[in-house]
Amino acid sequence: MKDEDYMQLAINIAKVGIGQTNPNPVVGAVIVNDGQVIGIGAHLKAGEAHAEVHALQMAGDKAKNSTIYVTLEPCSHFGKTPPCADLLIKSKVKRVVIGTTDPNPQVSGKGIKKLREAGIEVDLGIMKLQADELNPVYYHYMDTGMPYVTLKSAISLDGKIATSTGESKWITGERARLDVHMYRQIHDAILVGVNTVITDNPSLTTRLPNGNSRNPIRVILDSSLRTPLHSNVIQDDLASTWIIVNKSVKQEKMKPFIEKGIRIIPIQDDIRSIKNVLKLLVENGISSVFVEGGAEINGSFLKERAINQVLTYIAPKLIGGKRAPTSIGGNGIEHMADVFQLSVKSVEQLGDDIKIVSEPIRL
Ligand SMILES: Nc1c(/N=C/[C@@H](O)[C@H](O)[C@H](O)COP(=O)(O)O)[nH]c(=O)[nH]c1=O
Repeated sequence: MKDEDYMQLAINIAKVGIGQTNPNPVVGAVIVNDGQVIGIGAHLKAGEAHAEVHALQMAGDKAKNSTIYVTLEPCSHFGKTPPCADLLIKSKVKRVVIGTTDPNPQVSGKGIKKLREAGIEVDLGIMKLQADELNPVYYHYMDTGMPYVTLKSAISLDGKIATSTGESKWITGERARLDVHMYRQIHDAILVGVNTVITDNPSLTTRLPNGNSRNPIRVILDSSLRTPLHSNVIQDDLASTWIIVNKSVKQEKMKPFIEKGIRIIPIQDDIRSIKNVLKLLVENGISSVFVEGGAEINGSFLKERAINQVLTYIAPKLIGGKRAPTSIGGNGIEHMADVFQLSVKSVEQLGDDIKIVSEPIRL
């Protein structure tokens, strides 16, 4: 096998950690000696062993004179675990092949320097594009200190999310709705507005057929605490629920929610500012947010352009009606020159529906 093949293997192994390692990146490692794979590893949880550590443990002393393929530059600083660069030197690895460098200023280039100074051959940038594509959440967080935002809509061909009487079950089919749960699984939080809780009484849990689903934290934007106490997100005890409210909400109004184990977070700044909400979430350890609307909430994310990925599921249905809501409310963009421009990353058919993944154009 070529270097690229082993790196592709490391990239595939890295993916097992997606949604589990935040705020750390996912990383994969493969150790090869004499054409034999003798160790593999993935980073599975922040604070636990890095991919290289798992792979080196599996390789044991056969790591001596081996080549390790690692998707991200080995760390060289003492984080929650000792530096991997030191461990690679101690294990007498002969060659290190790296997918991409780490955007973390604490790490970038230092690991490579340490390895080379120890006489280890280092090759850089093998399958760099694919290695970079592993960590959109980590790169965004390193870049901006803010959570990565995925905005999801499920619409009819004419762009509606419900009928004019508010009915929306269902617009998209089983297969598309299941796909949504894969995204819920890998995001730290799912965010909706209180109107969605009132109209849909959603569970916002991850329900995948294989049963062992991981639930995101359910975040409700609800300035005056209008969330009904009998809502699923309050009563079902299936996942954590945080309600972000205005700081003016009275303590006694919060009491019944707090007694149910709901976390009420009064925001000190203006709750209508999505940037303030995202800042509060990242301060509470949230690195990625899955926004499931409704239209008004989506409208505020668009207004502030706080969107990193757009997931659109389109059903071959027509709903019509000028009062039937579309997926993005608010005042919208007035001039085409100010339109929020994206580029389509993928289009696929899921059952009868079409799924489009798009990302903002990097200006
Ligand atoms: N109406 C539809 C959706 N509707 C999305 C939200 O309005 C719902 O409240 C939310 O998905 C319900 O979450 P649950 O209770 O956990 O299932 N979303 C979809 O993908 N297709 C739809 O046809």
